Amino acid sequence: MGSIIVAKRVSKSFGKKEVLSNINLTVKEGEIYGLIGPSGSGKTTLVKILVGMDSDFQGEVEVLGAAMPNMNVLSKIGYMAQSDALYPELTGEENLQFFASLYKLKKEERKQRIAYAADLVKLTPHLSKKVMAYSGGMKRRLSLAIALIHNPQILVLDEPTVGIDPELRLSIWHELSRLKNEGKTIVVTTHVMDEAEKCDRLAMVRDGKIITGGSPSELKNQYAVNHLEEVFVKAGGKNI
Ligand SMILES: Nc1ncnc2c1ncn2[C@@H]1O[C@H](COP(=O)(O)OP(=O)(O)OP(=O)(O)O)[C@@H](O)[C@H]1O
Repeated sequence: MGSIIVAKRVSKSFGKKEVLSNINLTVKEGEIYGLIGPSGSGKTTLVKILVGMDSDFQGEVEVLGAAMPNMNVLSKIGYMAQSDALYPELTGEENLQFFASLYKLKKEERKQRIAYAADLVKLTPHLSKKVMAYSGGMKRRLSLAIALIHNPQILVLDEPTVGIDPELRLSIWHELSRLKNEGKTIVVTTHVMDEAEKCDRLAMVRDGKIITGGSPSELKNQYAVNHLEEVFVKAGGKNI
């Protein structure tokens, strides 16, 4: 499997405060890679750098072999930010249409992708409502649908299931596994341990550093524990 995302010695400060410190990671083609860590540990800051939204950092990031930020690579990434970037005055469908048009999808493909993405997040019955009338969970679901709209090769999802009920959360993870089996590469941030268990490989983040990493079973073996939570504690992360 080739490397899709490579970060080398990535550091970032806001003023005098260093929020990422010498991050090294490699995300391989066709895997689900999880960044797990408590609130404020630096996950969002890191994914913004990985997707090319923030170029003000030290170190190197390459996505699909190109130094980021890179315009050609951007269209191959579906990014779901933590705060929803939606148009509240427009309906769910109009939001999807708008983002699909940015990627210049042809009419038929656009229709298919909108139907697929809306169904995936169970928003089909709500597409004609204005987004301002959506609940927080519905907005998250619409943001996920938008990240998928152009059928990107790489998905980068920042806490995609926050505010989403357990049943839909399971079906979203099921779909992420299916997308992975199709060959997509997925990076996901979470602070939910049972979601971390579903990742192929993990990086545990604390105070802007990767404190340990590996597959869930490798990590549990290495630290001789039964739960990932205990790995986090033993690796020096205290409680998540
Ligand atoms: N624009 C900013 N200016 C100053 N400090 C910032 C800024 N953005 C983030 N930070 C700080 O950087 C650190 C890392 O924040 P970040 O949002 O990356 O963490 P996180 O792990 O994603 O947390 P959460 O799970 O709550 O989203 C925090 O201490 C945060 O306060």
